[in-house]
Amino acid sequence: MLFHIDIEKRLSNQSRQFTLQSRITTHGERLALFGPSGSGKSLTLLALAGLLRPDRGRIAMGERVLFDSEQGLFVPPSQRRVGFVFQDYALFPHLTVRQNAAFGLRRLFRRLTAAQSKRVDDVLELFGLAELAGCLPGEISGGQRQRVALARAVAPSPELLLLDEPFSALDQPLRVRVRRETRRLLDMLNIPAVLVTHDPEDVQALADIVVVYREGRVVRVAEAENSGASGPGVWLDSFEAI
Ligand SMILES: Nc1ncnc2c1ncn2[C@@H]1O[C@H](COP(=O)(O)OP(=O)(O)OP(=O)(O)O)[C@@H](O)[C@H]1O
Repeated sequence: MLFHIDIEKRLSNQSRQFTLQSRITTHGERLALFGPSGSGKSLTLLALAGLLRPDRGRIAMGERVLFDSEQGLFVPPSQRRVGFVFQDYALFPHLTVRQNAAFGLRRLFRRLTAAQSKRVDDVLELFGLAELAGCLPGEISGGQRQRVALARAVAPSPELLLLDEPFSALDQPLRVRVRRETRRLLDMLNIPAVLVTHDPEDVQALADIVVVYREGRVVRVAEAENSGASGPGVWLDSFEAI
């Protein structure tokens, strides 16, 4: 898919000003937005989801234009068909695994249709969560919670998956396992994804394109070389050299 992102957003709070200038034009199926804390990765993800409206620019995914300031076009978040996995998973603690997974399919005060209900069951099965369907998030492990967050994001069949630091809540051994598992699930689902991370291992394991951020700007777009022994290669060197 062709990602075309060319946006600008000025933000200010009491202490400082920040300008995001995100420019990416690339073919790819899985993009990793990589860079240090505060460099603009998450803001870019929010703009893709429609949760942050840029001051100017354009966002297009393949044929779909999601934002174009010149044409006054802004597709609202609810119509973007985007699944979002947040850093801390943001699961609803009082809802079961199944209710969490079904959340994006529900309409206010309406029951799930038979087809929606089957979709939830299929997704739970696919993610190895069927046996935990009746548990609350507080009763399952961190890795399982990550899977529930992923299941909730993909249940409504999104056209794009956004993942913000999806493993940062996990300790190191679990992170390695869950990363591998996520890779397998993404391969199976075949949905384009954009991942925010500051861990080079995430880039290598999950992305085909890496977008390197620095102080609100994109400083490099490169192939992630996730295909084996070649290592992180030129993009990591370029990042460390800056
Ligand atoms: N509403 C706001 N007003 C002012 N500045 C903001 C606002 N929201 C975010 N920022 C600033 O924008 C910068 C980029 O934030 P962003 O969340 O995109 O960083 P990031 O690269 O995702 O970092 P991290 O890896 O820590 O999540 C930060 O310096 C942040 O302080």
